[in-house]
This record gives sequence, structure tokens and C-alpha cells, in this order.
Amino acid sequence: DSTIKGIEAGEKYDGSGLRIAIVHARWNAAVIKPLLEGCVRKLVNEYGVKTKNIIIESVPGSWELPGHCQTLIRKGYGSYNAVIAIGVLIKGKTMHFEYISEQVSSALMNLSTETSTPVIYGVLNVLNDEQALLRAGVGEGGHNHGEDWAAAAVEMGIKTKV
Ligand SMILES: O=Nc1c(NC[C@H](O)[C@H](O)[C@H](O)CO)[nH]c(=O)[nH]c1=O
Repeated sequence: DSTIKGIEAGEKYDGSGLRIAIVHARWNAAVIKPLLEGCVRKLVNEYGVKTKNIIIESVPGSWELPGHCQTLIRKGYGSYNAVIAIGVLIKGKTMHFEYISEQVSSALMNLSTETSTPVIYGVLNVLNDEQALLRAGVGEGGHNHGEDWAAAAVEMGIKTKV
């Protein structure tokens, strides 16, 4: 899968010295659960990040992700090497999806560029449940994007470590 090769190109990263925060929404919990599990499993088993250095917090929905990531970065005084924001936006019958998705995406990007902490974009923007579950590794031919976000967090956490 080119996504995996693209993210994991380069040397094997040692995440044992990293401290990573994961902020996840609770909306669409059936998809959030495998994404979160896949992400943590990859951090620990593949990159050696210590479980005591993985801080996991939840927020009601994706709309709350940027604000809480900012709070953790500010409260942590730069002690997180990376923050992973996980959310699942599923298009409904209204324009709600577009308004949330657009704002959340740019807010997370701004947070990443305005602070010295890499903010990994772990928000699925999909049209239906089936698309969401496949991207959480559930179902035939699925791939768990939570694993990719873990790889990106470790790489960027190491590259920005002072
Ligand atoms: O509407 N759909 C979704 C959603 N709405 C709630 C929103 O993020 C926020 O929590 C509330 O508006 C309160 O501020 N949040 C999601 O993560 N996924 C969705 O698919």
C-alpha cells in the first residue's frame, strides 16, 4: 500500500523516548474504537513508545478536537512530541459535515504550524459507515489508518525533538 511505504520510508524510528497525546472524538464510536486501538498498538508494538507516555483523552465530537489539542499543547508546555487528533465525520443529509470538516481541518493545520508540536490529522471524512469501517481496518480489504497516524506521529515527533 503506497500510503504505508510513503509514511514509513526511511530509517526505523525508535519511539521509546517520545511522549504522545491522542485526542479522540466520541461520535461514531464503533469506528473510533478500532482506529484508536490500531494507533496505540502501532505506537507500542512497532515503535516502542512506552504506554505511560501515551496520553489519551476524549471529546464529544470532531468539532472539539482542535480546541482540546491546543489545551493539551499549552498545558503540557511542549512536553508532547506529537499530538494525534482522531475523529470520524460521516456525511449526513445536511451540510453539517462540510461545515465541521472544513473548520476542523484548517484549525488542526494551524495548530500544527503555530506551535512547535506536530498535530497529526486523524480525521476520517467519509460518505457512509462502510467507508469509515474500511478505513478503520474493519471489513474485507480494509486498512486501519490509525496505524499510519501512529507512524506519522513518531516520525514527526523525532524530527521536531529539540
Ligand atoms: O454531525 N456529525 C458529526 C459530529 N457532530 C458533532 C460535533 O463534532 C460537535 O461535537 C457538536 O456540534 C457540539 O459542538 N461530530 C463528529 O465527530 N462526527 C460527525 O459525523
